[in-house]
Amino acid sequence: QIICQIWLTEKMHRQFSTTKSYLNIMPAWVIDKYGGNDVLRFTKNAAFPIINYPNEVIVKVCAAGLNPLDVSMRAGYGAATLSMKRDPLNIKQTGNEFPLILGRDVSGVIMECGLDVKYFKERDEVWAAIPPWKQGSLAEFVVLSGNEISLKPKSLNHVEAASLPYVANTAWSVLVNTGGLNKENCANKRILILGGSGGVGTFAIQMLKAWGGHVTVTCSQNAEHFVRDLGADHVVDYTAGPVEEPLRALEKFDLILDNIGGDTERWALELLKPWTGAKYVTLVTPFLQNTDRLGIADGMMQTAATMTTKALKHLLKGVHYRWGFFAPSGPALDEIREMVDEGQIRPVVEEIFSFSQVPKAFEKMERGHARGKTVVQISKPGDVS
Ligand SMILES: NC(=O)C1=CN([C@@H]2O[C@H](COP(=O)(O)OP(=O)(O)OC[C@H]3O[C@@H](n4cnc5c(N)ncnc54)[C@H](OP(=O)(O)O)[C@@H]3O)[C@@H](O)[C@H]2O)C=CC1
Repeated sequence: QIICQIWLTEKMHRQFSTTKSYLNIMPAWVIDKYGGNDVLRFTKNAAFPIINYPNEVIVKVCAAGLNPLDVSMRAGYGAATLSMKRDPLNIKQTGNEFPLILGRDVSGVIMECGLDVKYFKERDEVWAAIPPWKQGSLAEFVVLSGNEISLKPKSLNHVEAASLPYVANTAWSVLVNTGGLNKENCANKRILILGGSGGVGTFAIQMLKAWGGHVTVTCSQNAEHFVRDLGADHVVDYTAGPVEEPLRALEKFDLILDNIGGDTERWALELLKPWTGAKYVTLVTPFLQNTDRLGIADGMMQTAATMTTKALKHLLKGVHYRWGFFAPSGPALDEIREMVDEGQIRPVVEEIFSFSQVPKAFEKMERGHARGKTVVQISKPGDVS
């Protein structure tokens, strides 16, 4: 069976890849079970990624950005859905996701292209956000599809570039695809970002300001200068008392982006302008918890029922209630690259770790209160052979 598998793997590689030779193993941080930081394991023998489809590329990772999702995934969040995505027929049964490589952001250099890859070539410097069901970027190489990658902004180095794709694709998905905002219609719209000092918030503030929106942000008092510096027009300190009180005193909003969840839904929707098409989009949804708890089928049914009930309830009050999700997209990153290279959006890197310090990077992430992104430097572009 093993010989057969190796033969098939080699055959697929030859069929879909433009190059003839590849390595078998690579260094990576993996987990073999879910848990705390102690489950992170460094290995020099992780399986080298393989081009399985002709539209895929292999990227040598120069830098990998971390997100709260990595900490949650390390502990098993989303395991049911994500392992099903990796193995739809569940051939290998539960646990097929191990050894699992975390890390959703990558900036690096293309080493190999599948035969159908048209817009990229070997040695192109690219950035991308990696879907959670794929192996991540805390490794020397990662495989991605051509529609998930984009040419890296010229004005950024790899560490800076690796701080953006996941939060950029998330903010784009929730504000543009779900929220309906874009550079043509955003001018003078009033937007409230609940939780503006973290990764998604710091990106969303800059994008909305570049499009002429008026942005109000909630964050702790010691982040006020930080978010104002990124362009926030109005800042409300959520640690100074019930945050809804100062917010109620403000003019109502066209869109609210909720990065916090919890009880915000009890009071935040009343801050929207009713009967004007105003939207509340929350990134904190029970979708993956439901599938982890109830299994895929029941979890999805429960999720659909909850979402429909809430959407209808708020629609009757004249506002739109939506759930927002990260969506990997190379074309969205192409548009964001232009904004970055024009100086409208800058990366906010809070701390850089070396490849040997990955557990330390996770500890930092777990402390929360982010003021930008945590990035792991994996290799230098000059290391590409
Ligand atoms: N559904 C999806 O597909 C996705 C969901 N997410 C979720 O979105 C959320 C935001 O992600 P991200 O920006 O990367 O997270 P971060 O951890 O980078 O940022 C969260 C920020 O919120 C601030 N904060 C915490 N509590 C409050 C509060 N009550 N009011 C206002 N601010 C608060 C924290 O700073 P401080 O308290 O110091 O001010 C912190 O800076 C996370 O919950 C994440 O899991 C993210 C991406 C995709």
